[in-house]
This record gives sequence, structure tokens and C-alpha cells, in this order.
Amino acid sequence: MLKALRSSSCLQQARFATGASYLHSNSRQLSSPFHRLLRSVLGDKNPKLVQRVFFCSDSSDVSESDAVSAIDEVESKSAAAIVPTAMKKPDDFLEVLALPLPHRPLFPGFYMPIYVKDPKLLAALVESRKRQAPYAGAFLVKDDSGSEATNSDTEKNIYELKGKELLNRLHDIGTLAQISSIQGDQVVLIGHRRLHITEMVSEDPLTVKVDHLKDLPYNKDDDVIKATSFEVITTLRDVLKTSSLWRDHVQTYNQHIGDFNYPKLADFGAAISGSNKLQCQQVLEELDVYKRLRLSLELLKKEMEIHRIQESIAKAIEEKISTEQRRYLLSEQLKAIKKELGLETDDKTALTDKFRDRIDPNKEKIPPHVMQVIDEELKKLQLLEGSSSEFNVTRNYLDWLTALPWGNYSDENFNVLRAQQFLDEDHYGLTDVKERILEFIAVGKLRGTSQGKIICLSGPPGVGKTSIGRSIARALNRKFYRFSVGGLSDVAEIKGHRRTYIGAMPGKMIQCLKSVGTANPLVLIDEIDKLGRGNAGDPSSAMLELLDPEQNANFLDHYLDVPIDLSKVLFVCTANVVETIPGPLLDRMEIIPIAGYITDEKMHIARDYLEKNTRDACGVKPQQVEVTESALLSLIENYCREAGVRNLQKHIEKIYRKIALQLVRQGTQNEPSVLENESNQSSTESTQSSTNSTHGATESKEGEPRSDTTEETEVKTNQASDLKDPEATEKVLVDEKNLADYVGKPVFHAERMYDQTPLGVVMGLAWTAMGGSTLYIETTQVEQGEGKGALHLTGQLGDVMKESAQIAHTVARAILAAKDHENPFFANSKVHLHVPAGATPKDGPSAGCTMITSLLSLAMNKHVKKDLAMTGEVTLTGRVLPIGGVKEKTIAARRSGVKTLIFPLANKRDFDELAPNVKEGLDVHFVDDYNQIYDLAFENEKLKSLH
Ligand SMILES: Nc1ncnc2c1ncn2[C@@H]1O[C@H](COP(=O)(O)OP(=O)(O)OP(=O)(O)O)[C@@H](O)[C@H]1O
Repeated sequence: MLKALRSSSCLQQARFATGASYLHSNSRQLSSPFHRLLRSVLGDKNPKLVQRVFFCSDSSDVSESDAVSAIDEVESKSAAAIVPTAMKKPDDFLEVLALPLPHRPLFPGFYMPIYVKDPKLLAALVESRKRQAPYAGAFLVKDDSGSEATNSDTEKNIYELKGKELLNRLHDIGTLAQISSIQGDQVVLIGHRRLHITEMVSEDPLTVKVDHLKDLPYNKDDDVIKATSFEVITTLRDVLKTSSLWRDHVQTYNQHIGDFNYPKLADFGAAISGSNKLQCQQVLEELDVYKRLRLSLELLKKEMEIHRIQESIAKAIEEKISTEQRRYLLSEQLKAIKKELGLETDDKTALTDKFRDRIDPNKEKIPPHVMQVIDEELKKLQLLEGSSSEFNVTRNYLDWLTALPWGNYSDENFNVLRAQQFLDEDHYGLTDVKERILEFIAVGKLRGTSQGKIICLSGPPGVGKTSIGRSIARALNRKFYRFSVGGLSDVAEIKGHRRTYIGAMPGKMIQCLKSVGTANPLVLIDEIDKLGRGNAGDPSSAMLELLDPEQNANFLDHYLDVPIDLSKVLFVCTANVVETIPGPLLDRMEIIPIAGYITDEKMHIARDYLEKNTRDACGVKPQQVEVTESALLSLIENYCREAGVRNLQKHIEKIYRKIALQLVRQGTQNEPSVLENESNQSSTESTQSSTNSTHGATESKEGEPRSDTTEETEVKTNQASDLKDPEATEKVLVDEKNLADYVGKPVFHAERMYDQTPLGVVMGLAWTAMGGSTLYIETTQVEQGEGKGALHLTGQLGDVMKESAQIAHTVARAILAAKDHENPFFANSKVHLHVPAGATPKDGPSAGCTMITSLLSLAMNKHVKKDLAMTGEVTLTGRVLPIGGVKEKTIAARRSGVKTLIFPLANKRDFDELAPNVKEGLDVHFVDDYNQIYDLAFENEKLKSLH
């Protein structure tokens, strides 16, 4: 085959094939990158790329060997052998097969591979090659207007069309195309000259008659054409500069084309531009060379513009990427430099060093089992990826483990005298409480440790439980930490969360140790009586584990997961009522009750503690204010009657805030105003200047200054400095009369509801979480005559109190029957018993004796003794049983101006323990049978003899 190709006749045919021009390529061209690329493209079957045509340069000085190698090249691409054209010249082809080109027109001198999907057409093409007439007409397919078909759809559809239909879809002007090779359905065409369809010859495959078109004659030396073509070349160069694909090729083109082939130049420009098919078709159809050059130039310019935009987009993106890369590189370099200089180790090492630094000073104090865990965790930290969640968990865990004060104790001070001094400094009275605390410290001194006890301070709000806790910590030289467990229902608050949970935290106790920094603080657990009941887990059991000296040496927090010794921690709890403290906890506690204060104590506390502290806090000096005794007394009796002193403290603060404002106002009034200042200044200046001039005059006259003027100025200055001194302001006096200006109208008016109790009314004593209080039992007859013997109860009484009323009714009937058997009161009347205030719920058995007395008073029509109050549970047989809250009740009775008190005999011991100032001035009787009360309440003569 090759032999045949190399024969001169074959070469001749090759020359014929190019028609007006030669199919030419020299050896350099064929080995150029462009050719190599084309080869790969042809093999790739990539229609889109390949349709960007291959230009075959035209030159007359072509050597034979060059031509042969060109044909070789084409030949080697084709499995089906190329049969070079032999017999016919292109001019002879006036009837050709019409090949539809779906994407771009074929320009003369360019290769174009196409895929022929129509088997009949393909067969006809193969046949025509066999007949040594390898030419066909290649015509661009018109756009199917109205349809939204894509390129591939157009390609598919076009091969389904036949005859006239297909003809109508083709542009009239196309290219005579030499069939260079056929491989499968891929046909490589080489464009030769422009054709124009004149009529259809046969339908399937479509064969048409054509005219061969020639370029219109033009003047090669025409300046405009020359200039345009130069511009085309310049633009081409620019375009090609940007694309290495075409660069080599255009060099060859320049070498071989010379300046007389303007039509080819125009075709080349259009062919390599990325313009759309219709624009290219326009160039193809243009036979006027100048116009064609213009069109081509337009397309190239557009191409150039597109390229410029593309370049700017690429540049912008590149810039962005490179700044990021630069940043990254620089930061990496910085890290490396820092590491090299030893300025910074990597994160993990820094962390490990931090943790090691924390534990190193007291390494030997850390228990071995904890040290082991710390070491393991530190190793684990090194292995974990810095960004993993596990890393964070381990880091936090280590943070807690290393931050705890392992074996770090503050030196405990068991100096009893010092402790006494501190307690007295902070609190007035509370002698028994202080005594108990000192006893506790003394035991600690003898044992060498104060551990093993839980103190619980119980009492109404504001009696100083928390502040006593703080004083104990100060006395013992322990760090103080307070947390409230009121309403706490989550065990995790005490025992911590397991580390597996997100946001897991250790419990309050571990947080406490971390924050105080010593392993033996005093921890005040507030509101232990209000400990909630948990849904998951029981907080009281967790509290027990925490507080119990037997267990807390190995307290296990869920988060920490290593046993921690809390046995050196001193726990002090506070509660308002002891009854609601969970049994097992109560069992381990040493209860120190604080009952509340009587007026006298409150006066001292107010004067020596609260007033002093508040005065300092408000920045008022003692000499600036005077709060009289009567004002304080009125404040205590008419505004703050509760057991504690918190409310009293609030009122004193209120008074002092008002005083502060008053003082500041006074000060500002006395000071000259800004405006006055300014005018004073200018007047002083003018006076001075006039004085000076006078001076000058006098001096010149008499030789010495006038002393009277100087004195005047001095007096003025003194006055001004006096005004600015706050001490110079008027002293504020707060007494009983103007007290209401500071704290508003009194809350409590009458000390007691009844001055002299009416028939059927007796004062009882009650005890609540807020302290003791007095209350009245009132009875009245509802119906007379028709004896029903019934009892009607009101006043929000609880079950126990209702039963106690029933008992009282029965006992009262029995006593009345015994004392005055002719009195038919109970038999004939329905009695109503009420306990004010009606809105407050009340319960308990201790009003039993008061109820009986009240019923008897009504029945016998006798008033009870004046200023008498009583308390005690009574059985059906009239025995009087002990009650609780003796101190609170005594204090409440005193507050209400009670003179005579009746307590159950069994409570005598409690009463005897009370401080003398509480007992002072009270006539107290202890009874164990109701008859004794009867005597005390009703029979004055007997009362005297008994006393
Ligand atoms: N005997 C006292 N001497 C001096 N100040 C006292 C005395 N009792 C209480 N106080 C003061 O009264 C204020 C309230 O006391 P604290 O907060 O300790 O009351 P509490 O009993 O803990 O109340 P709660 O049960 O509501 O917590 C504190 O400022 C405290 O200093």
C-alpha cells in the first residue's frame, strides 16, 4: 500500500486533490506539538475538540518527499486505507453527496472529523472512495428554529431526515470536502473550495448538484485589504499567544502563506475563533475578500475579548489561592522558627507541661492511685488527635485532676480564746450557740482534728446561721465555701456527671475544692431541710455519702472517677426546721438551734453590728448621724417583729441610704453652684485687680500695703473651705417621730389584738419555721336553748389541731361538770371555735390547753387572767404533755407583752436553759394537769397563794 502511495501518480493525485492549493505539510510541521495533539484528538473521538479544524498550509515550493510524508501521516491514522484521489479533478465534481455538518462549517484547507450515523450515507461514502471519487459536499445544518433541541439532539435528528426535508435544513453554501479517511463511522474531511447547491439529484442518500464558487477578484495591493489583513494577523498573534495549541501552527502559516493569500487568512481567523456556527457560516458565504477579512477580524477581536475576561477571572482566583497559600506557608514557617528557637513547643507538649507544672510542687502528696490516673491520661493526651472530641474530654479531665488541692491543708487554729473573740466580734448574744462551737473547737484541739462531726445550725431565717458558719471558718483558719441545696433534685449536682456526657462537670464538692484551693475548707451547706426529691437518684443518699464521716474519706465523684478524701472537710449545714431533714442525715448531725432574738437582743444587734456595718457601707460618718434608742425600738417593735434580724438590717440600710442622700443634698446646697462660682470668680478677679491698683496707689503713697483688705480675703476663703467639708453639714437625727419619713408607715400597729381578752378568748403560743408567735383561740356560742352540744371549727386547722379541739371540748365538758355541775352550757349550746388569722394554715396539738380554757371561759362567763398565755397538749383525762419550741414561744410571748406564761411541766428543763435575759420579768408556771391551769387562769385568789 505504501509503495502505491509513494508512486508519483499518487503524488500527482494528492496535488489534484488540493485543487487550487496543495495538500502540504513538511516534516517539521508533522512533528510539531500541534500535530501530535491532533493525532491524539483524532484517536480520542472527541468531536468537540476535533471540530476546531486542522489547517493545511498551502505552498508551491513543496518537495515531493514532504508531500509523501504528509500522506503517510494521514494514512497512518486510518485503519481503512486511504485511497488517494486519482482520476477526477475537484472541478469535475458537480454532483456530490451532501454531508450534513451539525456543529461548524468546514473551511477550505482544514481537516474536520465527523461521525456519520446514517448507514446508507456511510456506505455511499465508502463506495465513492472505492470509485476513486472521494469527494462530497459538506453543508452546515441550519438551526431548527422553534425547537429547544441540544447539539446532540440536532445530530441525531438530522440523520433521520431524508431528501427534500434534509435539503431544507442545510445551508446552500458549503465546502467541497475530500474524504481523507473512514474509520468506523468516523470520517475525516479536508475542506477544498466553496460550493453552492443548485438542485437535488437523489433523495437517499441526498445527492445534490453544485456550483463551484470562486472568490471575487480583489486587488492584492489594496492598502485597505493589506491593513485589514495585518490587523487580522496581529490579532491572530495575540490570540495565539494565549494558546499554545495554535502557536506553532501560526508560525508555519506565516512562513508559507506569504502576504498574497488574504482569503485563506480570513478563513483561518474564522476557523480558529471560538465563534458560533452561524458567524462562521457568514464568513464561509462571503466571497468578497475584504468583507470576509473584516468579518474574520470581528470574530477574532471577540475571541480576544473573551480571552481577556477569562484571564482576569483566572488571575483573580489565582491571587486568592496564592494569598491563602502564602499565609499558610508563612504561618508554618513561623511555627518552625519558633520551635527552632525554643520559643514555643507544640500544643500538646505545652499542655502536658502545664499539667506537670501544676502537680510537680506537691507530687508526693498526691495519692498513688490518682498519680497513676494522671500519668495514664497524660500519655493518652499525646496519642490523641488535637481536634478530636476525645482530646478535649481528656484535656478537661486532666485540668480538673491537676487543679485539685491534693494534700494541701490550711493550718487549723484551735485557739479557743481567739475563736471566742472572732465569734463575739461577728455576733451579739447567741451565748449557748457560741458555747457549743467553742466546745467543738476544744474537742478538736484535744483530738488534734475537728473532723468527724457535722454541725447543723437550725432556726428561723435571718438569725445568723450563715454568718456564724463564716465566723467558725475564720476562727478555725479554714477556707469558707457555701452552697445551697434548697430544691436540689439532681444527684449529678452533688456527685457530678459521668465524663461520657457532653458538657459533663464534677459535682459541687469538687468544684468547691478547686475554688478554695485547700483540702480542709469549711463547707456550709445551706437549706439542707429543703433538699429536693430527685427523679433519677436520691439526693439525700448522695448527701449522706458526702457528709458521713464514715464514708467521705473515699468520696467518689462520677466525673473525677477517683476516690477523694473529704474527711478533713468540716461540714456545717443550716436548716429552718429540723423535722424535714432526711432521717439518716439528721442522725449524723449535731443540731445547734438558734431560736431568734428578743427585742433587747435586737436592739444590741442593731446598734452594735447592723448600724455600724451599714454606716460604713454607706460612707456616713458617726458624727453625721444619730438614730435614737426610741427610733430603733419603734423600728423593731412596729416594723420588724420576726425572729431574725435580716428585715431589721434591710430597714436600717434603708434609713442610711436616705441619710446619705440627705447629707449629699445638704452639702450641695451649701456649696456655691457652678453659675455662682463663675460669677464669684469674675467678681473676685475684678476686686483683685482693683485692690491691686489701689495697693499700687497706696504703696506709692504710703510705702506699705493695706492690711484690712488682706484680712477680708482670708475670712472669705475660710468660709468656702468650711462649706466643702462634709463634717460641717448638719447632723441628721432619726427619732421615733420622723422614723416614718425613712421607712414608711409602721407595718404592725397594735402589739396585741386584745388588750383585755373578751369572754371565750385566750392567748396561745405557736411555733413555726419563721420563729415563735402568739395566737388567740376564740370561742363563741352559736345557738342557745336547743342543746346540741356540737362544736364548729374554723381557721384553716389541720387534722391534728381539729382532733385536739374535739378533745378540748370533751375535757372542758368534764371539767365544767366537775366544777359547776349545774351549768348546762355545753349540753345546750352549739359552740364555734375559731383561730385567727383565718388565712394562715395551722396545725399541731400544743393549743389543747388554750382551747379548753377558752371553752371554759365562755361556758362559765369568766374572763381569763390579764396578760396570760399558755401552751401544752392535753389528753382526754386532762394531763398536760410537753411541746416544742420553748425558746421561740417565750420570745414571742415577751414580744407580745405577756406577763404570765404556762408551760407543761416536762418543758421546765428547756425553759431553765434559756438565757436570763429571755426569762427576765416573766411569771412562768409549769403544769402537768389541766386543773392547775384552771386555777391559774380563773381563780385569782388561788393564783396568788400558788405563786
Ligand atoms: N447575733 C447576731 N449578731 C450580729 N449580726 C447578726 C446576728 N444574727 C444575725 N446577724 C446578721 O443578720 C444577717 C442575716 O444573717 P444570716 O444570713 O446569717 O441569716 P440565716 O440565718 O443564715 O438566714 P437564712 O436561713 O435565711 O439563710 C447577717 O448580716 C448577719 O450578720
